[in-house]
Amino acid sequence: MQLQAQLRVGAALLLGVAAGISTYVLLGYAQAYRQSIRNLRTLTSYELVLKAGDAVSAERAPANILLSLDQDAGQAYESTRAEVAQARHRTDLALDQLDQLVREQAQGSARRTGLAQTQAWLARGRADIDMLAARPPASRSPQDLQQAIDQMVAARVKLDPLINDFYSKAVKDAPDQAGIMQMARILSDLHEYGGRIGAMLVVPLSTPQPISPARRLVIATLRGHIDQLHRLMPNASGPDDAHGDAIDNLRTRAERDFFDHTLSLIDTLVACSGANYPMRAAAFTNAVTPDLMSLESLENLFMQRAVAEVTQVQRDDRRHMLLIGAYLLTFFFFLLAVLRAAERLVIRPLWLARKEIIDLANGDLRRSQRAGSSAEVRALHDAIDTLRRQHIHSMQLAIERDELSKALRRQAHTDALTSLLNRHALEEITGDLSADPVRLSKGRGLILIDVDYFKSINDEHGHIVGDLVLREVAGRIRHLVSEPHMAFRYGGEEFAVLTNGLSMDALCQFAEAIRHAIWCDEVVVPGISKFTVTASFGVAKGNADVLTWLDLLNAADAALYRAKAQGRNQLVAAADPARERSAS
Ligand SMILES: Nc1nc2c(ncn2[C@@H]2O[C@H](COP(=O)(O)OP(=O)(O)OP(=O)(O)O)[C@@H](O)[C@H]2O)c(=O)[nH]1
Repeated sequence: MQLQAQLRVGAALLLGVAAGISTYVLLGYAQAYRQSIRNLRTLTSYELVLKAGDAVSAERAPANILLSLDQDAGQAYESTRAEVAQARHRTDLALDQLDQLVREQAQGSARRTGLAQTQAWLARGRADIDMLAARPPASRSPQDLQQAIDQMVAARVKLDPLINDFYSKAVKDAPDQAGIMQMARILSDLHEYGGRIGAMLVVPLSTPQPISPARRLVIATLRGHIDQLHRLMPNASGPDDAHGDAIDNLRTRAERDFFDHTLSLIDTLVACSGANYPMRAAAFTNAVTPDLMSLESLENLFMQRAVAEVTQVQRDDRRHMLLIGAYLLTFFFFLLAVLRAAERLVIRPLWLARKEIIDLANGDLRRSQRAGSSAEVRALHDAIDTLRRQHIHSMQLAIERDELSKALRRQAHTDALTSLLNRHALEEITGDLSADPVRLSKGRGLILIDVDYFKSINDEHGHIVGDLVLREVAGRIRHLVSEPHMAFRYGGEEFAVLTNGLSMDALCQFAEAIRHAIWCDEVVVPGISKFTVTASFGVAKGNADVLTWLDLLNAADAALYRAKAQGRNQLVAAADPARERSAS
């Protein structure tokens, strides 16, 4: 597998592993995030039901005051009516929100029944309160007053199952916030139980009249619940944060207001049950309402803390998810960058180096495009340069060897005296005449030339002059012989011209021209003399009788012999007596 593919597979594997681990962690956070969303929804629902309960409880306070006021009270009556209207509006708003929430829930039908009962009791209680408030105080019977108040209490009691239900679900869904929610629940119950005791006292204080034994029992039971809840309240407020400080402050106030002030007041009033109550209903309600509101504020603060905690968890989970996503994305781009760098710094330089080596092997000695600057790649390029230098050196050696070989070959085929091709060169063409005869093409012709009376020249002028004459004769032959014909020094004072493609007539004319060139101009020997040189010619050509080189040579040689015999300085054509003629 190619390095590039290996790198890509490796990167894909790494990315896969990273993606797998990230997905695993991400799924954990996603689950926690979804859970925190559910928790938040649960807490919000629980907060809503507690608010609805508190609103129903709180609505009783202005209503109780209203029942103890005369329409003639003027401003006090009107402002209390306005407070009642405001409290009812708050209750209706809270119950509507709760109703909407319950409708959206799967197990909504049972809860809606409870809610509908609350609303029904509330409607009856409000109607009775409005009816009684419209009468003069003297015509309001204690029974009617108590009934109106009891209906308002009943409306709140009908919410208890719903509150329990939401509380159980909230504790189950968000166990981390169970402590806070329990605290909120305790405070809500304290608020309600305190309010219910107040509801028991309103009529006796308004009338005034003693508290009935049955009501005393109810008050004692509620008082017992309150003490029990007080004991259940944890001492610590939780984490030391802004909420914690506010909770501590508010709790100190609630302890003072509710447990010291309200409960002491209730105990005093219950203890002096009869005509000598130190205060009437309105004063009592006005005295305890702020204390009950402290409990509600504390409860709200606890719920805010629970919501803040879950919101923080949700925010943390989301941040973690984003971080993991960002890490994964960064890792992806990091791998991409590594791959690109590997491609740029290693793979591309390798491919280019490979191409350069192949070009070099194919004889292209140019230095081609290169890439990469790492020490390893530079070392590779140095190695290629070394190879190139070596290659160039080898090629130069080969050229020199070839030239030397050609020179040797040329030397071996050249006659040193005349510079014409020698007999050895001729035999390269004709083959070994002593071996099997080599067939001849009909186009081939041979002119054998023998200088006449050359021995006399040597004898008369010396060998040096003889050599000069041989060079002069060779020069004149060379001057006339050109491609495709070839001139040779056949040996001693003998020359040969090998022709190709000439008819016998043309061959004879060609030989005649050479003979004329040798004979017509005197050979000048500087400083010595000048004299005429002649030569005899034997001419032969391939034909039906002359089939081999040996045949051709023999025929030309025979013709030459005849030319000598017939008086020299003449040309004789072989195997065609009609053509044999003497030079003029
Ligand atoms: N100067 C010189 N003489 C050479 C060379 N090669 C051969 N000879 C001489 O050429 C002469 C040839 O003489 P012959 O064979 O008798 O022929 P010729 O004298 O030319 O007489 P014909 O051929 O019958 O006309 C000899 O004396 C050789 O020594 C050479 O390279 N240089």
